[in-house]
Amino acid sequence: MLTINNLTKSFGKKTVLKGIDFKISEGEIVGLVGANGAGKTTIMKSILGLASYQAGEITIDGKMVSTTSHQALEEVGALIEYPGIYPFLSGYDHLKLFSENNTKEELDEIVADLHMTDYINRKAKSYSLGMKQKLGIALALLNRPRLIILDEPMNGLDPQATRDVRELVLKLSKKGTSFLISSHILGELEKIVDHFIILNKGKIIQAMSVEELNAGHSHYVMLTTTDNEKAKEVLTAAKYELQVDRSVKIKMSENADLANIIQVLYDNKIQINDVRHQENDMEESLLNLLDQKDGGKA
Ligand SMILES: Nc1ncnc2c1ncn2[C@@H]1O[C@H](COP(=O)(O)OP(=O)(O)OP(=O)(O)O)[C@@H](O)[C@H]1O
Repeated sequence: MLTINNLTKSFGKKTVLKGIDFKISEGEIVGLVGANGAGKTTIMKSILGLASYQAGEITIDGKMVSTTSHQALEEVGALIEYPGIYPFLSGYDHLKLFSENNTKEELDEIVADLHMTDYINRKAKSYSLGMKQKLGIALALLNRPRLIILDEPMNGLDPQATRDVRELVLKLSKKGTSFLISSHILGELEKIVDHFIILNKGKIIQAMSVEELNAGHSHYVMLTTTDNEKAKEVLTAAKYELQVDRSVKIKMSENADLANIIQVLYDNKIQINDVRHQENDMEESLLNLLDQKDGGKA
């Protein structure tokens, strides 16, 4: 569907995209994740022919896209930065204005899926930030696009609206629509994307599936004992990896099993009062990854 090869872009002397390569196939949901300024919006604008680039190639279904070549974009929907909204038109007027080939039923389905029915006929000047954002997403879905590009779509959305957007994305992807969705919050995309592209300072530092990212998770056991300080000493002496914590927090690995830990404590006459397990989350995995790739300066 979409192929990006060696995309390179500079603003003056500053190179903000450094040889970006990735592909999105039909029905695939790809998450573009990176800190502020990593280059997410610039990639999306380049795909949409809104930003020029110095080197590389972007093709949609084999057709080139650039600031002067737009034909391939006929089947692409997008929400980039803030949605362009006319205050004196209703939400529904916007949908009718930008729709070229949707039936009334299709428009009503988008409105219902995004739970916009209550206010879709009100003038947009009365909309909250989240309502405008949802209208922007609805506009990106018009004309049955085969690829939809959403830049930080969850910005300003409450938990229910975030869920509505997620469900809608999944529903459309099952019908074959491809998605490129950016976020600076990994967890926001975790529930829907097939692949993550992790961007740092204009470079892809990792491209992987959700399962691969999950595999980088760590598992900790947290013990409360009759003497935590002594427990920390004896476990450190026994070569367990401890984290700084009020409780005795042990990083579990292949050679750290709970039975051995209990034995070490028992031999030292320390009793366990409480045991808890903790997984680190995806955000932490990502930060670990950035640390490894960038010497901690990400
Ligand atoms: N018009 C511009 N002129 C000069 N530099 C720009 C311009 N637009 C973006 N940049 C720079 O390009 C880099 C990438 O910006 P971009 O907006 O793509 O990042 P982003 O990952 O989308 O960040 P955010 O999460 O903050 O939106 C940043 O260093 C930014 O300062």
